[in-house]
Amino acid sequence: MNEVKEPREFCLVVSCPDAVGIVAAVSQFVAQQGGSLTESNHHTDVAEGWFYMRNVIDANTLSIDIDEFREKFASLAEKFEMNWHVRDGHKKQKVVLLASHASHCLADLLYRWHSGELHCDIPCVISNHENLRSMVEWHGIPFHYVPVDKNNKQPAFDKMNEIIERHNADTIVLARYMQIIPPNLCAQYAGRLINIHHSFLPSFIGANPYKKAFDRGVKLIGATSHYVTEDLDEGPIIEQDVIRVSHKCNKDDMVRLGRDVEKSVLSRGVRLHLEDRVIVRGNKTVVF
Ligand SMILES: Nc1nc2c(c(=O)[nH]1)N[C@@H](CN(C=O)c1ccc(C(=O)N[C@@H](CCC(=O)O)C(=O)O)cc1)CN2
Repeated sequence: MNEVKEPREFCLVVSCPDAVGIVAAVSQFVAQQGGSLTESNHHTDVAEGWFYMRNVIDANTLSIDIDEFREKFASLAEKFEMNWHVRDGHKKQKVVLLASHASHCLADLLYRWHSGELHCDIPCVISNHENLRSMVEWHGIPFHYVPVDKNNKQPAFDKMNEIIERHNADTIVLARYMQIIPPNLCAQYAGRLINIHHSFLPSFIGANPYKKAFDRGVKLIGATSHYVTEDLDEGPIIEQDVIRVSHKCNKDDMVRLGRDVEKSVLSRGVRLHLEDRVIVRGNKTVVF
């Protein structure tokens, strides 16, 4: 009797100069390895002459493992000058969470992880405040308190980097972490640092966006998840959403209403990233 195999998927992500025949060549390569494509998306930015593709392959139909896949695909990738990677969807990414004082985004991510909704491992949480320790440790996750001396910040970020490296983190999520990440860490973790900004960017960059929104008299407030770069709150956008407000809302009402949008936008952004649905080029993204 045929053994029942655990479902497993490989996700192949490609970005390269546009050319005729890329879709056919990649599809033929997968077929030649016996592979079945279960999801296939591509986009051509005609103005930029740039091609983006995301293919999900039923790994159980392939005649090769992921290392052999990478080895065999490399020559095709070179021919089309591809930026590419292939990831085993079964392998959980290690996601380190950074938090400060606000709990809502961290609590939401911990709930989604604990319930199994978020397919990842959380090796630890790092915070510059102690107040969230009990919530984190209730989930059985190590909590590292790393205070930041505003007059000498680098030692704290060196310590954070040591913790992140020690846990071999794939992704780092700023769950309302309220410190500006120094340029060296932005470069080291480019494309792997995700932040939630509590405004509908590009409006209200920086600190206190809800006060700025209230003072401006906006009718919509929002949140934006984006990759962290040296340019504050100007990194490639992953996900956004808004909620309506009115003249009846004071600043605290906006903060309260904004929390739900922040939680939703951050968790959706993290999920898109974990599923390799986000391809970055320059300061923009294609999200499949
Ligand atoms: N290099 C980057 N670091 C951070 C980014 C980013 O895009 N690039 N996003 C911010 C998030 N953020 C708003 O969402 C934000 C957080 C903190 C500040 C700020 O001015 N912080 C002060 C300290 C405040 C305090 O001690 O409470 C500071 O760092 O001096 C602005 C914007 C996260 N980091």
